[in-house]
Amino acid sequence: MSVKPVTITITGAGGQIGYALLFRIAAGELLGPDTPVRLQLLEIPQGVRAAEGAALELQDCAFPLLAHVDVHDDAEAAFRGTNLGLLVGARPRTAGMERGDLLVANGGIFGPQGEAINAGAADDVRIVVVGNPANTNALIAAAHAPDVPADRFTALTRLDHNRALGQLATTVGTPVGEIRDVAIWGNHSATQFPDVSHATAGGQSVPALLAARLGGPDAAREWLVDHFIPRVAKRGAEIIEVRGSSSVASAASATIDHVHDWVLGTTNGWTSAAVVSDGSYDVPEGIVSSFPVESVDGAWRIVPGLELDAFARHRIAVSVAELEDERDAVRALGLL
Ligand SMILES: NC(=O)c1ccc[n+]([C@@H]2O[C@H](COP(=O)([O-])OP(=O)(O)OC[C@H]3O[C@@H](n4cnc5c(N)ncnc54)[C@H](O)[C@@H]3O)[C@@H](O)[C@H]2O)c1
Ligand SMILES: O=C(O)C[C@H](O)C(=O)O
Repeated sequence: MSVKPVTITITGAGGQIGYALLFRIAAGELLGPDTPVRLQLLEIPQGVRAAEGAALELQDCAFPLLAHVDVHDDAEAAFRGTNLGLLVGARPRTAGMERGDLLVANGGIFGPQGEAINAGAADDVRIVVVGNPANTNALIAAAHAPDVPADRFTALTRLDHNRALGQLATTVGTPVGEIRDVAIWGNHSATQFPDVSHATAGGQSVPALLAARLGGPDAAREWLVDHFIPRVAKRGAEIIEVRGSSSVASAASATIDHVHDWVLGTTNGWTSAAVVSDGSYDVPEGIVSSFPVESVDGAWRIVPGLELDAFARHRIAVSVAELEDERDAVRALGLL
């Protein structure tokens, strides 16, 4: 291998999502078929054996792109020299919980990890937080890494974005690959706003296609408000109810999509990611909120200048208010 391997830290590597991620990363699906990877797996002591087992299986796959695997139970060692941090390690919610209920259980994980990233990660480090509540955990990690530019910290809302594509494809009758410019705004929670007002399918306006399919603009609006938005926003709870535990393979797949597009560029219109707000669309600066984004030259850029109607502005404001409440709660807990 002549190309220098990219170092990737995966926290919670012994858990469910970790297991679904590792083999796809080592197979080249994250960074493409020409980029070797070096994996640094982080677990708590109780999870180390599971991560070690995954490392043995990685070796047994003989992936040509896999340069090396290490297992750590120390965050500083796991983030040393890292180019990409996938912060998955955290407790998942169970039936009846909202993701915000995990703030106390999981918030304490992300300050020390932010400090470890600050201390030893590579200059080009990029972070995606998957562990819930993902937006606020990313806020905590970023706050503990003052030497790392804030735009390197993101949280995963690509799963919500992909869920929206899946629901639209079924209703509009267009393959997912032909749907563009859907957006998820706000928190990775039930208050998020999945927005199709600028979306197209096969080059045609999605709101117009929905109106044609469902019997007019009022019926389309009713479907969006009463079915599509809650179905996407509460899909995590639906998965927990049907499957008995929270999403794994779809979450891993969305994590791969997020990092792939961040590093290699978006190609089919926008996507969605939770990034540190620069004040766009009246989202207070510093909040980690989902926006429609494009990846340009390896950096997320919030899509500028979109027109938002009163309904959209209201829905975004509700989700942003929840993010502000979460920020205030972790501040009160001394985590920020
Ligand atoms: N943002 C999203 O779209 C999304 C989607 C699905 C799941 N999630 C979240 O991802 C997280 C992980 O889910 P899972 O199904 O893999 O859970 P899991 O319980 O199977 O695995 C979590 C792993 O994290 C480890 N861990 C705990 N604290 C750690 C720490 N401080 N450092 C390193 N590792 C640590 C645990 O030992 C465990 O092995 C949960 O918080 C879940 O809610 C987010
Ligand atoms: O909903 C959860 O708790 C897990 C995850 O965030 C999801 O959206 O599936």
